[in-house]
Amino acid sequence: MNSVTAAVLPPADSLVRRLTRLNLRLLSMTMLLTFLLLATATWYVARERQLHSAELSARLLANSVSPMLVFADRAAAQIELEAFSRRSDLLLVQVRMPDGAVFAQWQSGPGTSQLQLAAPAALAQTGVQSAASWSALEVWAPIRLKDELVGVLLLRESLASLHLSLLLLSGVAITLMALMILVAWRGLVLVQRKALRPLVELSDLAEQIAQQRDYSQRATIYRRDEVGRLGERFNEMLKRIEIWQADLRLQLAQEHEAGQKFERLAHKDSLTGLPNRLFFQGELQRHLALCVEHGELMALMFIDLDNFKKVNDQYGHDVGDEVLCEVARRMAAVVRSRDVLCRLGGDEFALILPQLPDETVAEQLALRLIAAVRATMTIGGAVMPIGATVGLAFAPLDAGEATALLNASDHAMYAAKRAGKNTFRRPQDGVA
Ligand SMILES: Nc1nc2c(ncn2[C@@H]2O[C@H](COP(=O)(O)OP(=O)(O)OP(=O)(O)O)[C@@H](O)[C@H]2O)c(=O)[nH]1
Repeated sequence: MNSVTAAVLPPADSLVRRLTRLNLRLLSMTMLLTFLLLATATWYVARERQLHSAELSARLLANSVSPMLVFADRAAAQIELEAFSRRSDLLLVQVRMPDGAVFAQWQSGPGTSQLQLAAPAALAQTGVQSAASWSALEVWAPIRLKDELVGVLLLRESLASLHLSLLLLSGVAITLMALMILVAWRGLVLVQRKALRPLVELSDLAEQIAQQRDYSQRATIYRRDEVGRLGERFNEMLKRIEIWQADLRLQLAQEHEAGQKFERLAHKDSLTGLPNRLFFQGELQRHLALCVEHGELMALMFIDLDNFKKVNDQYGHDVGDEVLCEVARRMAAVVRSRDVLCRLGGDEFALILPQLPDETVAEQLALRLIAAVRATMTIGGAVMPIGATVGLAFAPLDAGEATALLNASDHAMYAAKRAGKNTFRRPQDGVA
């Protein structure tokens, strides 16, 4: 049993990469949202603090300039405003008389604010009033002397410094976020590769098995979690497939063996054990083809037993069978190892003699065969009156084709019968 434990390199579109991408996207969005919320809150709080500070300054300045307003000392008021203008982000500071006329003012540049320039109507009753926009804030403070309204102070401040600080802070935060995402990316790849390793291995193993068709492999189980259980089920499935495969192989082998056995039986004569007529026909075709191909001489003997019917009639069928077996043994002992001896049926036999150096070899073999069959055969105490008559035909001399060669040897055998049995004849002998 093999198991896959080797480190697996993730493919281009791997689960690890996809999960890392998704996690990073989620992390980036969360960080960005958090940053935006924090930046908005910080901006709002900082603006409120600046507004509060501006209100406080406006009150103090209103107190300082009230005597100057009462005594119409514009120069002193101007100096006071100049001194106050050192406050950063100040855009405009104005001292107005109750009728709205400007008594003294300091302005950092041309007025750009869209904020109101007319004093709020109920300023005398409400005290300090303020307003803020995206870029600036404005504070109105009543100037009193012993509870009598003698003027109004307007103070306008820019939010540029606040925005600049916020911009710097954002820059630092975004840089830090980018660094954190980079670190998180490396970390996520490592963690997810480790966490998904069993799943990735399982996928690789399935791929390997699909390619190699080797069901003996098994997945390594690391933990008993969902993936571990998946691996266990996968292993069980592999085990079952392996068993089915082994059963199938066994069945195929048995069927193959049975087929071969059947084929052997189909080609064998059950009584004598010699090849039968079916086998003979195939072999004759094959040897004739070889004979033509190599330009060799071959012969076919058609052998018919003499007086076999008499044996059957006189001693019974079983004795006849014994005679057939003994004849088969005797003839098999005489023929050459490359010759093919077959029983065609009844008391008929055929002998294929391939690769003959000359015709004499076959003729001598026919005589030896006849002599072997004719030799005294005693069965059950009785001498069998058995003999053999042979028809001998040559290829390509007498015929070059199977049926013609068989007919030629058959006719020659009948010629030998007519000539008195226990002998052989060739086709031309029959014609004569
Ligand atoms: N015992 C036995 N007899 C068989 C078998 N097959 C056929 N026979 C018999 O074999 C005999 C063959 O007859 P023939 O060849 O005409 O008789 P024969 O006496 O040999 O005649 P000749 O060839 O002229 O000598 C028949 O009696 C068949 O019944 C078999 O398998 N076993």
